[in-house]
Amino acid sequence: MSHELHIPKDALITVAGTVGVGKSTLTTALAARLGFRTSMEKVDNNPYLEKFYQDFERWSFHLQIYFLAERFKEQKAIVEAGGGFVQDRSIYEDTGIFAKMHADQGTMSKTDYETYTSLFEAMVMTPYFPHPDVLIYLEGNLSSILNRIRLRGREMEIQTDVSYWEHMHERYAKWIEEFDACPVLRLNIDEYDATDEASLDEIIRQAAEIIHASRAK
Ligand SMILES: Nc1ncnc2c1ncn2[C@@H]1O[C@H](COP(=O)(O)OP(=O)(O)O)[C@@H](O)[C@H]1O
Ligand SMILES: Nc1ncnc2c1ncn2[C@H]1C[C@H](O)[C@@H](COP(=O)(O)O)O1
Repeated sequence: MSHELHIPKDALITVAGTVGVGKSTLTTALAARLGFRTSMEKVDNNPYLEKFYQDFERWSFHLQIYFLAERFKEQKAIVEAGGGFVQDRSIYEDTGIFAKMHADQGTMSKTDYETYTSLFEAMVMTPYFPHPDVLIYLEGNLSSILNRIRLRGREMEIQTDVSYWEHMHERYAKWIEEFDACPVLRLNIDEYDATDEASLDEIIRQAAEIIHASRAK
């Protein structure tokens, strides 16, 4: 399949979904298949992430500011390169899932949450934040996702109470129902294989259809 013909060269595809669902894996595979660049969420050099998992209340604001700065730099690089990227996680999830979840459960103070959201809004209202052409939303049952978190083996995530992942999984399901910032392609993790070219081509075909329909408007 000559997929290059179907997805515009300047497109931005974002892969979204809860922790461990398979975003990084699919991002890497799709980008390789399309000849696109990747914008990966970096975990290893994050100076707050481990501390955050040990003490949400103490570190949630610092971590959100750190992620916002990182995503803004990535976004700037994507725009300056003229697109052609698959992005691992959207900025919409930082505010719509993580920051909100910690504010609602009291592990981010109301003042910190307001400061964060006002900075977020000021930053996204710049030319560096065009919406993605399509957001690929990955979903699956919680037990498969928990297995993947265990298999991946990040100690800080494995040590975290399962209720955290349950709660996040529920929030994601509600969030995607209301999400309307850009077109969405929903994929169930049991229905594709990121190591199989035909499976990737089918995802690319569906994404291309969505992008063309939305650009034709
Ligand atoms: N389609 C898949 N089938 C089986 N395991 C997968 C699949 N996609 C990802 N994984 C595994 O699940 C774990 C989490 O995947 P990852 O892509 O890192 O998730 P995320 O980026 O959403 O946190 C990794 O160990 C990865 O190898
Ligand atoms: N905005 C965020 N707030 C809190 N934690 C976050 C945020 N974005 C990512 N994370 C965490 C969740 C995982 O432990 C790692 C990487 O996420 P993954 O879904 O595995 O790519 O960072």
